[in-house]
Amino acid sequence: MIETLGLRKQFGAKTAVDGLNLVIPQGRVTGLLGLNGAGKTTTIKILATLLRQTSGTVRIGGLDPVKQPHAVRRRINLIAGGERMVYARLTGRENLWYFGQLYDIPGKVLRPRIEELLELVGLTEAAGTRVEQYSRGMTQRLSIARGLINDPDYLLLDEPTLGLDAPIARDLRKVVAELARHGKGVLLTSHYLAEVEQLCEHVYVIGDGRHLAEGTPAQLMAQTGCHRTVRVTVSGLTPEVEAAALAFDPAVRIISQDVREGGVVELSRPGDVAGALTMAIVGAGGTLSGLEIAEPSLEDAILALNDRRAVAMTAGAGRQVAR
Ligand SMILES: Nc1ncnc2c1ncn2[C@@H]1O[C@H](COP(=O)(O)OP(=O)(O)OP(=O)(O)O)[C@@H](O)[C@H]1O
Repeated sequence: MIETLGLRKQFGAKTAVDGLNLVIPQGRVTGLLGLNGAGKTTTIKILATLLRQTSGTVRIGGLDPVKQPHAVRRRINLIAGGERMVYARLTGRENLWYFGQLYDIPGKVLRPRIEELLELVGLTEAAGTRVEQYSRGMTQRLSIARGLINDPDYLLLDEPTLGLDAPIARDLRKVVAELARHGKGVLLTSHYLAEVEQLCEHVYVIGDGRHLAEGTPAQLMAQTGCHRTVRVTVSGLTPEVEAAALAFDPAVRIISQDVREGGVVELSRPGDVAGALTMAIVGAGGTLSGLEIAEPSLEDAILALNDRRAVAMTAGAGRQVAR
């Protein structure tokens, strides 16, 4: 696993990262979220050995990036969505060969690995085409393959789907989920919070370089009072069905009840209650004619966490003045 303890990074008077304790295990996608300037990229750069921390410790599979940077670089890789990290004049396959050479991977290991990676990111057919002729999505997929060329245990993804069209981003997310299933440890930062919610089992939220909260996306939304609203339309909402819905959760609201059009049963709760609520309704003899789920926004949760921090700081400052 990757582990940081009391990680701090100072740029002159500016503290970009301020005492972060992170754990990024293999086999899952861990999210790192925060508003602009929160310290995400700085943290990732430290883990990637591109920056040295001011204080605190980092261990990557037990290795110290400051003392053993070469060994660490063999076990990690970084993909930053905003940067072009492949060569336009080379073909996809040539790019992967070039980056493989940088890692001193022997040809007989590298050749089949390149073909596997091209297959994984769906570029086998375009492997012999120069990257300048690739679409943005293809280039990004090639960047993912490049990030895997050294078969890293950990992949650091900084905004990997930045600027990509929705279907391409969706394909990339599938690749990322697949990588975690195959045992890679992935650290992901993204402004697309639906992506984080979909991929990350554990999320750290930071603000001004400091830890604000952590947990599953659902736990974070619950902590900040964000709810998911489930609206089930039931044709012929009988008193039995209504009673079953209310017995399922007293917070259930019966919005409308019309014998012909049916009734709407609504429940706002943190977490996913849609399946259990519909089962309770069907179990009582109700027939579903519609299901709508209004997702809470992880963005709201992050903003709320930042607001709380701002309020706490103001209160702290107030106390200091009062003393
Ligand atoms: N090389 C540097 N010199 C001075 N300050 C820096 C440097 N790099 C980052 N910072 C500052 O450190 C803070 C954290 O920056 P960082 O890029 O890590 O944030 P971020 O969370 O990745 O933001 P974004 O979402 O905008 O990419 C910011 O205030 C930034 O201005």
